[in-house]
Amino acid sequence: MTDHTSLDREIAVEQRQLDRVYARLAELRRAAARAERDGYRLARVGTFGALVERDAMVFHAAQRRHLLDAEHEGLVFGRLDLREGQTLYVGRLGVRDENAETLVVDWRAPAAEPFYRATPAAPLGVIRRRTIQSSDERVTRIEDDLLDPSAAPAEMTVVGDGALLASLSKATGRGMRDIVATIQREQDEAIRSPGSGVTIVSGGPGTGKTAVALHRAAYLLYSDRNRYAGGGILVVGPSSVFVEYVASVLPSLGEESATLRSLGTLFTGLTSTRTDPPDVAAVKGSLRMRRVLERAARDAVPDGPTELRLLYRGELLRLTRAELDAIRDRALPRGARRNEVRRAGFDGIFAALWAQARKLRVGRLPEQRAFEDEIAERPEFREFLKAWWPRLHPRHVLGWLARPERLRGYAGGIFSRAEIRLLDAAWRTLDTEGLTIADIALLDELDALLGKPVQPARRTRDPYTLAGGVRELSTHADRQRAARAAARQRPEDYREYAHVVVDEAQDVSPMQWRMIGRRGRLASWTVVGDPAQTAWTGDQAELSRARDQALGRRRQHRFTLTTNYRNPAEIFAVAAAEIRRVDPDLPLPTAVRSTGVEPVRQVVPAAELAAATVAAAEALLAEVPGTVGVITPVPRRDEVAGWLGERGGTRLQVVTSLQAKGMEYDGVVLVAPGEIRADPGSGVRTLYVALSRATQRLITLDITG
Ligand SMILES: Nc1ncnc2c1ncn2[C@@H]1O[C@H](COP(=O)(O)OP(=O)(O)OP(=O)(O)O)[C@@H](O)[C@H]1O
Repeated sequence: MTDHTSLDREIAVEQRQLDRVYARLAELRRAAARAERDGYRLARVGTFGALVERDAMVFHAAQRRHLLDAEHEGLVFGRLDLREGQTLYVGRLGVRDENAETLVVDWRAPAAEPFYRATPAAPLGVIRRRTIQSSDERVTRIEDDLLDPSAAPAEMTVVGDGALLASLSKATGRGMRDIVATIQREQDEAIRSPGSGVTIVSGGPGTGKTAVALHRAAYLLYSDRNRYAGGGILVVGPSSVFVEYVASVLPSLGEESATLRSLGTLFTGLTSTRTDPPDVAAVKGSLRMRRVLERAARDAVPDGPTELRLLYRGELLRLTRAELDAIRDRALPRGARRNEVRRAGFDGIFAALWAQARKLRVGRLPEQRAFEDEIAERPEFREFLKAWWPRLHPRHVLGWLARPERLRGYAGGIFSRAEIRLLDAAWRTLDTEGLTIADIALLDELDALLGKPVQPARRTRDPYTLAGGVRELSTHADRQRAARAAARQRPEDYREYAHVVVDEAQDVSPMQWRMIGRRGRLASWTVVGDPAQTAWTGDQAELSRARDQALGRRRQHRFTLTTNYRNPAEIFAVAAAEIRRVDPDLPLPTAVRSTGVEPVRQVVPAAELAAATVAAAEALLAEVPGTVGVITPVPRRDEVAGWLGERGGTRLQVVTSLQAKGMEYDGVVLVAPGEIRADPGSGVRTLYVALSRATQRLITLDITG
């Protein structure tokens, strides 16, 4: 315990340091604004060199100003008192004074490492670690850890009960918060693991895997900005709800260079948030699907022309369906991409017609080239070619699989009858209900199989273009437009990501690993997940194979996190009992916090479930200051959302047990847990996820009988 005077004194000490830092920041901001203005003035000089210099200057000054603004709040959050008598402040970015002396060290710099790694057993030269909380340039709270008492000078004061527990008891907002001030040693090791190869982080619920993955992305961008900002970092999460939840962490760390995508939005231009039941997802996600899609991608277009009839100089030229199929097969050797070899298909038609015309001894037959030009001019012939070998979008071909007879043809001998029935039932509603998340990976596969349509080369005429493609005249606006266009094109260039982060990796299916793998061929990886939380019920060996293939032979660095920072011990005990049903020996993390409040379990008749859900949600909204999550079995989501209406506003969210992956709420109402558990494949594991989402309170509502 600390008395008030010494606490006030210590806060005043830190306030003086904060004042110095913010005064310096204001100076830097003014300097950046000045540089921006000077940059614009350079424009008047008018030479090309001056223009380039101006653009660079303005860009860097604006970027610097933006960063200073973004990192303003909570800029300084740590202080280390070292054995050699030195004091070091740690913050969201590095700041030096006018004599280039360090005022604040960036949290990602090597000098800041002891802030996260020092422990009483291995103090790393640190006597006292202090965590500083501030709001609006005022110090609000300090928490100390005395790591090396024997080296502490007599006058050193130690205040607070430790920063971690103070931070964990704070209410949860709509989004995940950054944990930069309280990263723990085992987490820090994973965050700063080498940028090359594959970093694999595992650990039970609430151990900070997502937080680690996001802070690692920020760390990599700091440690080698050229490499990672140039190629880009892709962060993949399970659902849109989740991506929304974590989206603010990277900007809060000053990083906007990473691309965040859910599995339902990885294929550019399409979005899905619908989930399939686990048994359907297992079939759609199986590697065998690849062969089914290969067959489809080679097949004739449904309702396309079944023969070609052409009257030429009084003779009927005719290609039958079998002949057309043979031409298509020849033009499409294994591995060829259908959209890219259209020309070869057309050449096959011309050649067959020419051979027939010669065979029929058509009168006054011109040269072959003239013959081809002549029939190519005919509108009906051009219509035929377009209908016979159209440019295909993956969505067209997926639509073919929704036709039962086609599906049976493609999947026969690859999937069992029962599996085909599952697919058939799922895809019957494709047009009315839309794509599911699992379908997106199939579209991406089809995209790789079909290739991009080859567009006829079209020249854009630009009167200012000189030899070598250099423009004679280039304005600032031109260059800005070009830079914006390049930024927009980044997702198209998906094979060039420099680093790929996969969160909730245990739920990525084999087909989804292929989709992500295509984006990380040149990348290093961070893969985080918890096998015990998986909803995947398909073939495990297939899953490992697909994952190994995506990750390649890169060196692997493994880390395991062992502390649950989210759940109070009372709530995690309920979740632990659930997973022990299927995995009695599973090592589980330790929950560090206790609230003294036991979770509530209610059993109600089905007819009273609606009223009980509303009452439970209202009770939690009154009891916790932050968010309340109502978690339901998948088929009940909309019904339950209807019961709750607008209650709680943005503080309340209704999600399915699958959307609850990775999410966190202060209070959780879990509706009909028995129905979630009842799924024979992954029910218990999904329930384990749902039971481990709450930071303060949990109410479960079972149905009688
Ligand atoms: N070092 C830390 N300091 C403060 N809070 C932390 C720390 N590590 C994790 N947390 C908090 O613990 C909670 C759980 O973290 P996170 O969601 O990253 O865990 P997870 O391992 O991804 O969980 P799950 O597997 O259950 O989805 C978050 O609120 C996070 O902010």
